[in-house]
Amino acid sequence: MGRSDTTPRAGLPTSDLGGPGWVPRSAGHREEVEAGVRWSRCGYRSEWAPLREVLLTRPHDGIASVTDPAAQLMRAPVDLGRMREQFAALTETYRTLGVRVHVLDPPPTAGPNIVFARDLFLATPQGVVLARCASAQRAGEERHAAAALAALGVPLLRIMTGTAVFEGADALWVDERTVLVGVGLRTDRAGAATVREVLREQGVDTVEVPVSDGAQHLLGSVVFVDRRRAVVHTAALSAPARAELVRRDYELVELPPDDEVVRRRSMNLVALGPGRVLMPAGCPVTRRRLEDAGLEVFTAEVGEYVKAAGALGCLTGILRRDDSDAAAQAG
Ligand SMILES: NC(=[NH2+])NCCC[C@H](N)C(=O)O
Repeated sequence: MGRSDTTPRAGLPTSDLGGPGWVPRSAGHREEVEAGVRWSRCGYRSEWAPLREVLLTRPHDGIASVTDPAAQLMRAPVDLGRMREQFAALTETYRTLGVRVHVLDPPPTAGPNIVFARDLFLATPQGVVLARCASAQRAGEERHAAAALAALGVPLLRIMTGTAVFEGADALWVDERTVLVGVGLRTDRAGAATVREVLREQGVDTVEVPVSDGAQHLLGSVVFVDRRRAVVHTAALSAPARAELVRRDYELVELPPDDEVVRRRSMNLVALGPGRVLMPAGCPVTRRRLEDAGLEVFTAEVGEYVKAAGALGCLTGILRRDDSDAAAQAG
């Protein structure tokens, strides 16, 4: 038998020392994630390209023991049994709509707001930026998201340090090269700066805009539903944020602050693909407005989440969408 060329030979370094048999890692991080081999594919570069993978939190037992909703940033007591039913139904709805659902299964000691997975990370095409939640009530939720994301094989690109705070619902792609970062109660300048660094490494610009007092996050004031089309909470969109949309020729579907928008969180929706949205059920006025604007509307029951002060957009952690260029070509 002849020797294989990895067999050590006198005078030559062995493979572990870079000799015959050593194989250098040739691909870079981005290619490895995009290939989905060493890491799982993740991220998105638009808020409206076809939705492929999401992370939802299974409501845990601890939610039942919330006695003072306001002390947990909630509006009313949550019925855990019903929230679980809504979670199960939503999981099924996403599946029928072609979206793969991954589940974050936190321990009952995690805060109750961990059901709002959107706030816990931003998924970029090279991995996630973990949130660092701004309130004491939500502090540390991001750790459970980190564990779930790591188990999925998604690279954890950045963890906020120091006193920086950032919540995922404050970062939204406004065009192919730019992410708007809402700065306010949930994300501060330091948090925004960390997001900026990560995205800059990927050749993406960020623009900071203030989040007005009437919104928890930027997502509460604007939801992108197609290339150059967004639904806005007229009373809650800050003037600088509006200016960024106008500057880019956005067509805006304006929602006045009626009962559905303010109390039922009717615009807390998720774009399933260009011009297709999944919105909270039981909001006929908003639904009509969206349909009149030419959007295709699906609904899901999320009343228990609304009591916890969020809805579909907040509870859906966006893990992966198709590339928007590919989506544009297909459409
Ligand atoms: N992205 C969102 N708007 N999430 C809703 C979060 C609701 C939660 N009670 C909180 O105040 O943090």
